[in-house]
Amino acid sequence: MAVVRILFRPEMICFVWKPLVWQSSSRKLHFHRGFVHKKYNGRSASSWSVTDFKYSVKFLCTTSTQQPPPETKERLEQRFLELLKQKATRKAYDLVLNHISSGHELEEQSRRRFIKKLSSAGRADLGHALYEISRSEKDLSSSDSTLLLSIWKSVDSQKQKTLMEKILNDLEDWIHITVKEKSNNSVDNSKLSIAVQVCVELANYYVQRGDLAQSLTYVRCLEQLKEYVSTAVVNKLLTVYSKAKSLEGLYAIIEMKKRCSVASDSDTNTLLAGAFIKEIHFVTGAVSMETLPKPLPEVAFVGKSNVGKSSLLNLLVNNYSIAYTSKTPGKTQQLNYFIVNRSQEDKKFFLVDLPGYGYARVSKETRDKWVDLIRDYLEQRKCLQVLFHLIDASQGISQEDRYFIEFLLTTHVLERYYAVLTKMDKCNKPKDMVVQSIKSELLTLGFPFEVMVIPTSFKQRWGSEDLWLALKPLILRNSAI
Ligand SMILES: Nc1nc2c(ncn2[C@@H]2O[C@H](COP(=O)(O)OP(=O)(O)OP(=O)(O)O)[C@@H](O)[C@H]2O)c(=O)[nH]1
Ligand SMILES: [Mg+2]
Repeated sequence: MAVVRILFRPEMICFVWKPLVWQSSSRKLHFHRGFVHKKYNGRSASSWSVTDFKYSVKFLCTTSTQQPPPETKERLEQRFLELLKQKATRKAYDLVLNHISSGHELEEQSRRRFIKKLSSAGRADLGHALYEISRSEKDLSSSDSTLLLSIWKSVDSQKQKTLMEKILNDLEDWIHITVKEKSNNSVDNSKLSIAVQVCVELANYYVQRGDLAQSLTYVRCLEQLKEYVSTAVVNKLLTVYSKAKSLEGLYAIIEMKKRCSVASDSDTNTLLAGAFIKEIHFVTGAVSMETLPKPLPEVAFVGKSNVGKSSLLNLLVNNYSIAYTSKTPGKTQQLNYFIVNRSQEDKKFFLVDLPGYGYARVSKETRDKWVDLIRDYLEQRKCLQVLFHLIDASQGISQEDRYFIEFLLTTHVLERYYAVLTKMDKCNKPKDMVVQSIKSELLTLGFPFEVMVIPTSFKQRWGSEDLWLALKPLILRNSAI
């Protein structure tokens, strides 16, 4: 190995052509591409050995002891922008470096602007080199991470792998320190909201490379930063895992969202439906047990007439014309079967929209026929995996609901039972209070365990994520990630 001794005199600067490790008897220094000024290591005269000579120093020069007058901030920025406009990115970078290496201060605002502009001009390497040269020690853990994040976003992952890994290491170290500081309550808010953005980036980076486990470590970090996780962050992550076709990742986000108590919006609903459902089609309207289709894993929506069964099915699949809804009770008159993902053998399943029990604008004879059919269906349909029993939140558990629950308690479908509250938008009590009171009422009605109660609003388009959680075993049954 070639070893070259270089004497670092006070007035000397050099230009490092490629990243470089310089080693003295006591210290190892990593130099990044660019100018190395005598101030770089805070020592004015030292002797260093170049241990890895293949990444060499391109030239050494001696600065004039007579410093040129500093550029004004405006003039420097103007010249920088002109060079960028002429696509002379390298020259623009050298201009700033010359300014720094002549010992002149670079204003923080200009520094940030230069770094961002270089990165967005396709030279994330130059942006990063400038970042490295111009940062101070304390910036390692300060909001400079925003800058690092913006450089990271401009890196060409194909062509600049080494740079990507370098920034990745810095961001990972930074996030672990920040999360630790958070648990010790010694960190400011702005830093935590940047930490959330960094976690999203890192989760995205790893899942795209097929490393789900590593990706999910950053989702878990988010749980530590829960006050800063917004609906937009959750939606971004849903998009990330949906693109990566990672069903487990999607469930990890839904669970994280729940633990962080983040609200949903209509985008959350759309993203979930898009991620879990590739296609949906109407199959048949069955009027008797004999006319039911060949078994597949099945999810049924049951409840009294007009409670919102067909609407909830539409909300779940984010398709507002697939199941017919009406203001008039008694709209759904058959067991309407919809097949989801029919061309994917291991992912297909049925959604079944049942006729309502209780009051409906049809004859008593027809109503009795429906009740018999619903009873037979629940008692006999072995492939039924999830039963959503809908209860109108604005009315609470009605007499018809009680009769239905009495019947249910005699069947074997209890362990597949979920109570779903519809029309929560019409309810003026707090969500948690309504959920809790329905849970207690179901226990008094004879349920042998605490039932999961899912609040929803079709009108406001929210609540589907808890339905998807209930469907998790069905969705993940054979899922290849
Ligand atoms: N405000 C409000 N209205 C809802 C909600 N869900 C459903 N509705 C309305 O309630 C009415 C009945 O909805 P459907 O989905 O047809 O009810 P269903 O249970 O399928 O009714 P049947 O098929 O007749 O048994 C429609 O006018 C819906 O727009 C909700 O969450 N909030
Ligand atoms: Mg209906």
